Amino acid sequence: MSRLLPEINGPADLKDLDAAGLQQLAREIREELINTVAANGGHLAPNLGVVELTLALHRVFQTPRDKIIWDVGHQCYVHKLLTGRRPLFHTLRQSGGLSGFPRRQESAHDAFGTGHSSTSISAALGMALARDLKGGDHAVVAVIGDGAMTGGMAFEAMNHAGHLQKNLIVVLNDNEMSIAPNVGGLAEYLGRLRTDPMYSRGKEEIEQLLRRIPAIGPRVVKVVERLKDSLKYLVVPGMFFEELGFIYLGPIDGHNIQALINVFQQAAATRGPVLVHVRTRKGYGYAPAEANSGVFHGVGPFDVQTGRVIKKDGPPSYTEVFGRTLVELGQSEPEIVAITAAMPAGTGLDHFARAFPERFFDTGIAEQHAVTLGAGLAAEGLKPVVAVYSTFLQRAYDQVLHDVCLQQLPLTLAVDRGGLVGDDGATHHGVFDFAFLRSIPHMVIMAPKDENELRHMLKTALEYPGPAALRYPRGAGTGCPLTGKPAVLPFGRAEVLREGNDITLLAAGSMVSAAVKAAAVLEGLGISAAVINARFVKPLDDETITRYAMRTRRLVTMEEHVLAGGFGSAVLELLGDRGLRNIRVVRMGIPDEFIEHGTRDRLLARCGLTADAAVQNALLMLNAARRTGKKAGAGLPAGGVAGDGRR
Ligand SMILES: Cc1ncc(C[n+]2csc(CCOP(=O)(O)OP(=O)(O)O)c2C)c(N)n1
Ligand SMILES: CC(=O)[C@@H](O)[C@H](O)COP(=O)(O)O
Ligand SMILES: [Mg+2]
Repeated sequence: MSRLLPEINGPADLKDLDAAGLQQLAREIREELINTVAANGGHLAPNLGVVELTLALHRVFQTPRDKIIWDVGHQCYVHKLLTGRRPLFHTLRQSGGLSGFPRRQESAHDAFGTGHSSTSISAALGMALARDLKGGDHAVVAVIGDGAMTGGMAFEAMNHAGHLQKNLIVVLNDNEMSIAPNVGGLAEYLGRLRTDPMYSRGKEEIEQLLRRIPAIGPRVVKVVERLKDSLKYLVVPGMFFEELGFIYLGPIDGHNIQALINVFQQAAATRGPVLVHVRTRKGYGYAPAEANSGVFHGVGPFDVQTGRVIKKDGPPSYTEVFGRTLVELGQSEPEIVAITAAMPAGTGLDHFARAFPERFFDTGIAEQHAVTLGAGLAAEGLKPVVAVYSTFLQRAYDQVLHDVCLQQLPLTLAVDRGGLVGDDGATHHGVFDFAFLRSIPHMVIMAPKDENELRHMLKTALEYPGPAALRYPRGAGTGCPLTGKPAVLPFGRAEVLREGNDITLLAAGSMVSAAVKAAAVLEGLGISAAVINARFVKPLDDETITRYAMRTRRLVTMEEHVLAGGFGSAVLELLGDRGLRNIRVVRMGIPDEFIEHGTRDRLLARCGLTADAAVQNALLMLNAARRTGKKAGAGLPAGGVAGDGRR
């Protein structure tokens, strides 16, 4: 049988496929997903679960005229395959290739860019309002997972949409999983809708059931008819959604294409907001992903035959060291409690959850709630650690400011994935946290040079009687030995790693190792470079920084963070405040633009965040000094070398 997928150049090509054709296409799509993600890594299990759902959506709705908005967007691969991007699918998440998320710049079929959770219903409602204001009549469909539905924004949008009664379709893709098993009252309610006949049977069906009960049945029906409203509370499936103002359709088998087509046609013909409840299996159609949908949620390259993930040997990640250290500290400190917003494994808190289940809290995808929950725990004398990816902490800015810092509560923020994360790209890089945290009074910010220092910073944060953040990167640590018991570091003090007289390389966190390498290269060129590990981004070590600034007169600041408002900016402010405006400073950091996806090393190189770039910047500064007759290091090579560092 000839292959169908290569013939699908856009959703219109689905129209002529019969049931068997659609089934065949679903099989081919699964093959393509598995082979591509096995090579490139990516979000496999979520996509395998929505193959039939996506086919049915594109069969019923006509994108780009109709709008489909994917929540989080990690499950948009099938949509990409059906909307003209199959020829480029092998470039998925590769530098310069297709993004792993919907992007308006990538295709007219991507109605809204996503990456962070729980935005789809708000965006869809906005589009529905715009449609009505402009006199349009197209459909607007938000596709949201049961995990994303736990996010506050989703509830806010449902509340508003139910009130406005605009034509809007929300497809709830319920696979009983967030990345980990989904948590909370809503998850339990959806579970009841799936399994409890009183919830999942229609009103008429229940009436028929009651009538069949001899003698009392018909009487009960009569009573029930009189108590119509109460009946509604007893038997209307999806009552929660109905009460919010939505018409509830479901639950539907999300792997039955025809059932899905039927329900989407029904939804399209219904006026007002509709919620279609679809049951799917995460990882459907690939046994290893079905068996372990957590691992295959977002997975690196793997072997298709065995499903074995291809792991590079290497040192433990920062995340792993953080998770294990928290358990170590938790043994002797019963006040320590840990909070995650739906990322127990991603943040390394799964270790703590296993060791101290009663002191571990998963809030669902609710970063705002997670931080304020921690504030409440801190207010009552406990030591909460909120472990969160830097990019998702952006969600909880006011909670950090208003609920934690304003009250000077002792809460530790373990800010994971600080810096460039790699393949997930612009939506996920954690490069704004120094800037948004350091402007908040009372906030302490630390960034470890390696995973060993991370352990001591965790202890330091937990002993500090106020809010403290430690920020560390994604991926493997440096492989350094983990020395001694976690101990409190001298507060607000930097670490001088290398003495020098010609120039000072002043680095934060992940950039310290590049600074050390650069200094060694400079030494070979006869240049004496001091290297300082800042340790604290706030408060800065005023004394050490000003001393080295005055000694060498030239500073290079290095950070894996945007230049605007970051560590280098803080150093400039400090020098200005101390009247040291004549110190020459080059700031190395991320330029004022969103950085695309690609490997972390490649992106770092593209942003000029390498030892080589630091060497080049140092040489440029020193050569410029020589040209202008100012004192410079002895024996400098003639001429400058162009660098990427931004001034
Ligand atoms: C604000 C925010 N917090 C956390 C995440 C990380 N995250 C991505 S997908 C996901 C689980 C989503 O579950 P669900 O919506 O049910 O989709 P599924 O993968 O099960 O299809 C989480 C927690 C995120 N993308 N955005
Ligand atoms: C879609 C999403 O937000 C997460 O799945 C994210 O991709 C996880 O990133 P890590 O791989 O860094 O845990
Ligand atoms: Mg889910």
